Amino acid sequence: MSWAEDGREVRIVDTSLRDGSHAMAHQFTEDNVRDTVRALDDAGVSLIEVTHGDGLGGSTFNYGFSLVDERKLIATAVAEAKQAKIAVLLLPGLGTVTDLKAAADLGAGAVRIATHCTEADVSIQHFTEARNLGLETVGFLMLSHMSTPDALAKQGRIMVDAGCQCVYIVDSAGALILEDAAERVEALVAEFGGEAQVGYHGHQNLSFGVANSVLAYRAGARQIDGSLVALGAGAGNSPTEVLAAVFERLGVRTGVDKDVLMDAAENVVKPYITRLPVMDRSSIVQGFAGVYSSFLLHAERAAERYGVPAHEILYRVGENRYVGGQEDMIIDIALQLVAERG
Ligand SMILES: C[C@H](O)CC(=O)C(=O)O
Ligand SMILES: [Mn+2]
Repeated sequence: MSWAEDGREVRIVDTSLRDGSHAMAHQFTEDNVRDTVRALDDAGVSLIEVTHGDGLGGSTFNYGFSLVDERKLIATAVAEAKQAKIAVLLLPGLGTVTDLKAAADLGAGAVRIATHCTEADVSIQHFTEARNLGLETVGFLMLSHMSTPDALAKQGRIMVDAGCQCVYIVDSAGALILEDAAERVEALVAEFGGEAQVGYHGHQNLSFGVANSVLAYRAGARQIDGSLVALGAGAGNSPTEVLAAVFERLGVRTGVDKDVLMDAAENVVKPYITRLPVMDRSSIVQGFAGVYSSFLLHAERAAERYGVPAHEILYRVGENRYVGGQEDMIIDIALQLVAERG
């Protein structure tokens, strides 16, 4: 039975083991993955994402090396899940079709293909291959705050025509506030009609992850991302356990058990988190200035190495409108700040 046929009005998708990889500096162990998947699966979560934070092939010098090969982590997740499907993330150019085939061979059942919000055309080949492999397909329009609702709808159309079954508005910077999120979702829903679903992925940098998710649902989104204990880049994602509680209070059926999720957050995930996601100065600046959340740790490292404040680096990243893949420019900015200070 597909998730949409089992009475759920909205599907809560958990990305603790993928977006959370950023916050964990990609140091997940097999035990972390096994324990988290077991808890999410028991809670009724039907789609669990497991990959390096930057997707398949992300374990590199530029993005940060994984402690454990992600293929091993994907296999561990697949072996542990009884009812949930395991999803992988793929950024075309970083992850390849070969990586995708390997993930499918390991038992992954879905792929979420992510592009910058104006570059959906680079995902066409990957959606075609994913459908050939029989995978469920999802598209991510990253840094959606950088584009208008109409332009996003056109980019989403490219993904749907390529075989994508659900396109997400991805608030990578945690910069969208209320109607910013709702209007973007509405534009995609109007564009797709019944052809494809719309999803919403929030970050908590300005504390709007959950509120935006509710508005996204009301605007027609049917898949909503969360992470246990908000474990994710920047100030983290919308906490899965809070999403479950809020939707239950609103009388929206999610098919997940909020109490099992709260237990998982408290007793499974929190104990292994090395750096709790928090709305501190740097992550608030990310939301305010529209900076890719996964730049946070890169900026903190550059700040320490070059002796300049991380939030100043991040303000400058926002001014320059850098996007995912431009992590190296963080060092450039740190050096500029050093030079300016004489
Ligand atoms: C690769 C990014 O971390 C994808 C994502 O979760 C986002 O843009 O937000
Ligand atoms: Mn994210």
